[in-house]
Amino acid sequence: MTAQLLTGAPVATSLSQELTVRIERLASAGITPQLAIVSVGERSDDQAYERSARRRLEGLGISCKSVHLPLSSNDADLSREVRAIKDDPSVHGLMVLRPLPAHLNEDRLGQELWPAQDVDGMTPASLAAVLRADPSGFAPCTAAAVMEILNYYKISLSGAEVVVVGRSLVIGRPVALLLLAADATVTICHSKTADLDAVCKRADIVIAAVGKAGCIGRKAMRAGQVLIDVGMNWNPETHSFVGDIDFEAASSIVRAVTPVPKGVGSVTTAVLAKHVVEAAERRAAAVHAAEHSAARS
Ligand SMILES: Nc1nc(=O)c2c([nH]1)NC[C@@H]1CN(c3ccc(C(=O)N[C@@H](CCC(=O)O)C(=O)O)cc3)C=[N+]21
Repeated sequence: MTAQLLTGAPVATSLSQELTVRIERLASAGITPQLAIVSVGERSDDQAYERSARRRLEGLGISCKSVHLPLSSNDADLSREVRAIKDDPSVHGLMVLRPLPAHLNEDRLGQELWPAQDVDGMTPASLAAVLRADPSGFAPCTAAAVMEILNYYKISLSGAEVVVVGRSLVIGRPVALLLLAADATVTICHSKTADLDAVCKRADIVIAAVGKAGCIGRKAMRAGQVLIDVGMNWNPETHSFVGDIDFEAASSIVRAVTPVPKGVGSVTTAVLAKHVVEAAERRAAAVHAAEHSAARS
């Protein structure tokens, strides 16, 4: 192992420390931040995320409530559940685990959420904010987590060649826009990319968000690179998650790599906590402003 291991724990700890102060301030105003997690069906990566998110948030004093729907639910069932939660004033953040089963309309559901509660960047308003590089909208947590890791380990982005592999709305596209806003030169690759290995090999930084175990292999690597692995692929034989990057190859070739687990995933939950706290603070500030203007009139 010659590559530096970019573990998530110190990044998450640093984020959590900043949050502790803010959560205490909310508590003294009588506010407990709360996240509602909505899930449909039984995906192993959803379950892993829900478990670690709950552990992280509750450890910080953020409450979590879960609403789980069976795989047989239809759009109307989901919509009804979401409507009941989003108008609950004690809920500051609302996250729907994705991807939803193929028979459900994720796009339309995104349009039903309140952008102010949209802590995982699912609404058109949040995505438009990411596109405009406007910090008032929440980016999807995993995309923001990648940026937190690069920032914490002081990997410079200005002018760097960054290749993003994957173009999903949860990670590939938004992370490409966040990297662009940080002045990187960004290439987005996908299943139709002609020579993925060659494109990855010329990058200074590769962000792998494909969802296929080990699909970024040694032919895609060279000395000096930084590799960020967003993949969470369940291996039913070993009962564990593996990333998109061939970790073994990366360890002996590149400059630095994130492990799976204990890499991006552990930072994602800390970013989620940050977004929920932010949503609670903004709500408190809006309520405060409304009370003041009522008192003046
Ligand atoms: N709307 C939405 N946003 C997501 O970001 C999202 C999603 N839906 N659906 C599911 C996937 C998966 N995902 C994980 C994030 C962190 C861990 C995590 O904390 N993993 C720990 C270990 C977990 C374990 O081994 O049990 C780690 O990497 O160290 C896991 C999974 C987010 N996803």
